[in-house]
Amino acid sequence: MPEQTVRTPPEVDRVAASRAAVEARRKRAEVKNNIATGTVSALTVLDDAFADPEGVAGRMRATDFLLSVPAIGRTKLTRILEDLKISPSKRLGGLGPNQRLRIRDFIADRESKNRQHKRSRLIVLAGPTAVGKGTVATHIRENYPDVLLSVSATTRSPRPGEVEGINYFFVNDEEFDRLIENGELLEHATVHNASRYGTPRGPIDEALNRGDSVLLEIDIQGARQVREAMPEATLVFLLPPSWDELVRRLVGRGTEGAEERERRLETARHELAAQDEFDYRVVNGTVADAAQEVVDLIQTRGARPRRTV
Ligand SMILES: Nc1ncnc2c1ncn2[C@@H]1O[C@H](COP(=O)(O)OP(=O)(O)OP(=O)(O)O)[C@@H](O)[C@H]1O
Ligand SMILES: Nc1nc2c(ncn2[C@@H]2O[C@H](COP(=O)(O)O)[C@@H](O)[C@H]2O)c(=O)[nH]1
Repeated sequence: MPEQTVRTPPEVDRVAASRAAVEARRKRAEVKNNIATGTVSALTVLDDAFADPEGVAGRMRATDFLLSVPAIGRTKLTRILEDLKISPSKRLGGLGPNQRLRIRDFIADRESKNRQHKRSRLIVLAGPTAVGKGTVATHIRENYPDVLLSVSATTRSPRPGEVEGINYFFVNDEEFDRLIENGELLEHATVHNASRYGTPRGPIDEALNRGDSVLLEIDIQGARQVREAMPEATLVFLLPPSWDELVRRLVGRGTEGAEERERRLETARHELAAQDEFDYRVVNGTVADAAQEVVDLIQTRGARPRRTV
């Protein structure tokens, strides 16, 4: 009996292909989610991609892969892809030998740093004046209720709208001296050659003992002291997209006169030179992205953005 040839109508082929594409996308989304939640190591995904370029990981775009790695947002992505000399549209399985080496080294380095800081629930956010530390910290306080924002003591006067106990504890010089003498401050410094600022130790110890995560928004001198006192802390340096944008933000805030602005910008030049002392650098392009990157660096048990309606 002659063999019967079954012809598949083109329409059936198209449906099957489209189902296969949907399934492949679902699997890639699952892998991305697993990387983002730490269920699978990004390094393992890379190795899978290189071993099977046509498999689920191999078909994943380098852009999607990198964006699923915690603390890599769109702003950072552009710089990383440039450094790795990888075009955004490239799939992992299609990377050349040198690109594979570079992306693998990059991911291995990040994962090793993460392991070193695995147990850290204390994160220090520092950076030059007007880069947006306060704005990013406020966004975290309002949107990530799992993260406790430390409230500093300061000898400077409240600005309009600032609230005692929310923005700062406003104290006079004598009270500040007393806090230091009683060992109540984890760190303290005179900032911009003007007022004194310090981090109350008690609430931080209590939060860490409870297993909660704490964010300190302080200057660089303070960050260095915290590193000495608590080496397990994660230090994050917030960067402006450019120097001109930093100046624009400082002027736009309108809270300092010309002389004070000059003084702060002079300090900012020195502070920017200290960025390599930090564990991570985050560019404050948009507030929400920068805040998300910072939160991703905190080893929270379940920090999730507050749901908005
Ligand atoms: N991502 C952003 N894009 C545009 N403007 C921003 C961004 N982040 C903050 N700003 C603005 O920049 C100005 C400075 O921000 P902020 O006061 O938070 O800086 P800061 O780093 O806390 O400064 P300082 O160290 O002097 O207290 C504010 O006017 C704020 O609204
Ligand atoms: N070392 C510390 N620095 C602190 C603390 N709290 C705030 N700061 C830093 O001070 C400047 C100026 O703040 P502003 O509110 O007067 O504009 C800013 O860089 C803050 O990060 C602290 O407890 N310790």
